[in-house]
Amino acid sequence: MASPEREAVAATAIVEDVLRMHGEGLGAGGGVGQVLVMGRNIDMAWRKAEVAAVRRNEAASWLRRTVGVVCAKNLAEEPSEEEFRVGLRNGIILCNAVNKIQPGTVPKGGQGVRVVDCVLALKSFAETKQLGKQSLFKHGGIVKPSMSAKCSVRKNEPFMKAMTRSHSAELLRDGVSLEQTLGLDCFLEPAETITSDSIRMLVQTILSDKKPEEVPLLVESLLSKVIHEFERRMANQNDLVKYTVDPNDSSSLSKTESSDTPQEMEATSTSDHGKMDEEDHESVTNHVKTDEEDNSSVTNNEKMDDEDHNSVGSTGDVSAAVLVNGDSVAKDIQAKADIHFELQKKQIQDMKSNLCTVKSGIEQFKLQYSEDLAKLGNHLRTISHAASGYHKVLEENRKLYNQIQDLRGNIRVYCRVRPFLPGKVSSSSSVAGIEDRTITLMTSSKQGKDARKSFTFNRVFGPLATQAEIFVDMQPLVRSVLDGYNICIFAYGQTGSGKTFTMSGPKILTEEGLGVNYRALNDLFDIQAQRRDTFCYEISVQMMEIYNEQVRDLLHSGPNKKYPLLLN
Ligand SMILES: Nc1ncnc2c1ncn2[C@@H]1O[C@H](COP(=O)(O)OP(=O)(O)OP(=O)(O)O)[C@@H](O)[C@H]1O
Repeated sequence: MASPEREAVAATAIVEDVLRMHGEGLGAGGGVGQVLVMGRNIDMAWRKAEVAAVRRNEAASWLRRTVGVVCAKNLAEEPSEEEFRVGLRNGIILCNAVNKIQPGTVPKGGQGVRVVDCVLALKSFAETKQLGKQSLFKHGGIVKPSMSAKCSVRKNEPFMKAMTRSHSAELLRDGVSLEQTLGLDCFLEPAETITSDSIRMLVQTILSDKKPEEVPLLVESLLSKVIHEFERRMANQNDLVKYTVDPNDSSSLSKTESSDTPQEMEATSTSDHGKMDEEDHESVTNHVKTDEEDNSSVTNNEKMDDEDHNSVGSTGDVSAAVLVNGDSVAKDIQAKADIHFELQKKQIQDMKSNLCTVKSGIEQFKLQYSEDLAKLGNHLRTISHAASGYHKVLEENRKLYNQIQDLRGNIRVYCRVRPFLPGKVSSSSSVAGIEDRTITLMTSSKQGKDARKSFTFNRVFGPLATQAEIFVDMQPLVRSVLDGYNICIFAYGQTGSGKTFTMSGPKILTEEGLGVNYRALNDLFDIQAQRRDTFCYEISVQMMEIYNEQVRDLLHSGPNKKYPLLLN
């Protein structure tokens, strides 16, 4: 919140601006004093208007309830100052209210004297009840600190004087304060409840009864500027308060704001008012007295303002009270800022302690991590050792496997007898008998022992042997290829004996009909896939045909490519 000095400087700038516009410059020193008073007065006036509105609404509500809605149709539930005044002006509502309380107090009939009748009735009623003015007008504000009246008069100078001049003396005689007349009060409210509407309402109220010529252009413009500046400052202040008070700390918020409640403010204000009641009342009277003498009250007010500024709390001066209130609000904000600062300090300390905890946690975690890492390394070494042992065992197995293949023979010769082709007579077969490893052939042209001859092979396959049975004996050799052994499988025999059938398969290929070539390649690809995590194999295929002493590349895509057959 801006300090009073800063407010004064800002307000000075406004006034000087206005005066410059109107070609009426003020002296630097005088300007500052005047603006300071004006700023305080606006602040106070705005507070008064706020409280006055609440009180007015309460009064209107009570009147409406007392006289009934029909009778109170001209009085809104929350009337403006003007509406309130107009609504009660003819006195009908007031008279009805008095009669409701004490039937027959106000005689019916008559138009122009109802307000007077009502007042007189109240007077009579009060005297009858033998109650003092103060208790009777408990809510009427008569015995409210007359400081308010003083405040109102001084605040709205110079046009305020004109307004109060014609009424004040009479009203004071009747026990009605100036503040009641104007609907103003000097209760101080917390900054949070301040609204710019109150100021507008106040200004409108003050100016509503005035003729245009009574309101100097200078004052009008000055007020407009001051209101604008005030609104801007209030917006800044509200932002600052929002920022200062931690919204998450409801306890501190409620705690710091508790003293700002309207009730407590009113209580405080009332207490202060009580202290100054007598002085204020006297001050109002004096002020009214001096009204006639001091038409140019600005000078007088400046003097008083200087005095007020120097004697806050000792003379009961309203401007000083406003200044004190400004300081109080500033102190409140400062207190909130201090609380907020302390909270943040505590939070930082908490965060520091949390940081220490996290740091120690991280250190512990690091230690644990390195221990786990060491354990993992040991496990890995064990596994690696086992793996190397496994590889050794694997290598040994491979060697043993290939040794078995060697023992079975590096060169193996198999005999396969194809079945008779369709249309051929099976009785003409020369095969006399087939055993596991022996085949016996019979030659019809020879007699005796010479007619039968037996041949021994690694194995003999009869006409019913399938392609799969043929490959079972070749498969171990194919696997030796992947262990680095060179192998060769070929078919030999006369034309039409079934070499192509055995190595490749029939013309129309089926899965069962696949020959040794296809099955060997499939086996190689399967083993390659099985060992892909351990070994990387490169497989390439060539397919050559040797026919009529010509070598042909069967996989060449172009025209038949022939190679010469070279014999070393
Ligand atoms: N085990 C078998 N089962 C059924 N049919 C067979 C068998 N072996 C060969 N044949 C058939 O015999 C015929 C001749 O076989 P294949 O062509 O394989 O002989 P080949 O030895 O390759 O002849 P060439 O040397 O003239 O090329 C084919 O029709 C083939 O389908």
